[in-house]
Amino acid sequence: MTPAARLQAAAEIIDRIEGGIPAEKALTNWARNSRYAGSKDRRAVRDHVFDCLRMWRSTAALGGAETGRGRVLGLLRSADIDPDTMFTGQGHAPGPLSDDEQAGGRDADGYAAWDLPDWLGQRFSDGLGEKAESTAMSLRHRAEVYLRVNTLKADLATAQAELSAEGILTEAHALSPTALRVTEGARQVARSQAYLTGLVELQDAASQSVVDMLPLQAGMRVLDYCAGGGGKTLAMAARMDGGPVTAHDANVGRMSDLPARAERAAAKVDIVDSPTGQFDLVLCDVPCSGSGAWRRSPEGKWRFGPEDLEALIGLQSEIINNAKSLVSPGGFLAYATCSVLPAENTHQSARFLQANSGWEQQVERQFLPEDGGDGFYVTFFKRK
Ligand SMILES: C[S@@+](CC[C@H](N)C(=O)[O-])C[C@H]1O[C@@H](n2cnc3c(N)ncnc32)[C@H](O)[C@@H]1O
Repeated sequence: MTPAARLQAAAEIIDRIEGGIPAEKALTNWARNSRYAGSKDRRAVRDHVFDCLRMWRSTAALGGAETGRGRVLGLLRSADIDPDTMFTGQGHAPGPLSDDEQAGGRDADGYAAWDLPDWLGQRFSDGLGEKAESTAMSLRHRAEVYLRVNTLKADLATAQAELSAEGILTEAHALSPTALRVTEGARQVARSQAYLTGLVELQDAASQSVVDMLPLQAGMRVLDYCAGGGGKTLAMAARMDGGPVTAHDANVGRMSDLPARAERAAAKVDIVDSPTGQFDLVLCDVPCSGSGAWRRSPEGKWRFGPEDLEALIGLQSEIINNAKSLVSPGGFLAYATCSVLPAENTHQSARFLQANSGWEQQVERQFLPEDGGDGFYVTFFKRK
């Protein structure tokens, strides 16, 4: 496919997403019906679609229309690429620009320039103050790829050397002593020996830093109450000489890959349906808006509504209240989100402390995307 044909494909897929089809499904359907598209074409089309999702409002403003065609036109203009070089109408390229399209298009203003829906722009402004604009603006760009060096199997230098021998270049990152930022060869990671033999895991740098901040030691009884795919379970086990860490999730299916991942990482993980007894540390990495990770999942910005936020806030409170009874006296209850919204973060902590006098807050940190990793929040409380 030519670069222009890829843009036309992206425009058609965006129209389907606009019509309500989830982005991943729209991309899969297109790939299935476009056997002529090779892997490079599929990647390029996907990148165009995700770039437009990250900059949904500003590309529409620059392109002069809330359509796939308008948004890819806006995308070109935002990158200072002359649209006439792509909108040629030749082969499978988009048709030439009309006079209106040539003359149309403007810079976005207000929260459209932040590429947020108005209600979220207001939440960012109210909750993040002077950091609101820079946080919103950093969510308009692609995320970096980070690896966590599995210290059960390798140190940083060894992992870097093994990766480099496979064409994957990395550099250490300030957010965590185990974090490597991939500077070249990111697409090869999942097929590399370093990954397949458990030397490294794919994990955001701020997510690693969240685990670094927890008061973990080998021999502690630790429960990951919302383990999901187990990214933090494995990172916690690595900090505890291999574990064991107990893993639980209300949706057991989310943990289906965890036994194989744990084996690869040389970590001990006990998966339980319903945790009982007492633990020295319980981590609640709760379901959230995902607003800190909207660079990776930009569709969330546009599909997420105020009623979803209210429902999540209720669920987060319920989870932390259920989990607290599993913490032994003197133990720790940790709470984390990948959100930048105070309603899911500091407000939840304050509410917990107000309702539970037997707990003392020890640490609290909000990571923002401009720190390099995803936006994350972490706090923990010690049971008096
Ligand atoms: C943010 S994800 C966890 C990500 C995971 N900790 C990681 O680092 O890969 C939140 C998880 O909470 C789970 N969850 C939702 N409701 C829950 C509940 N009431 N109790 C426990 N887990 C729940 C979801 O199934 C989801 O897997």
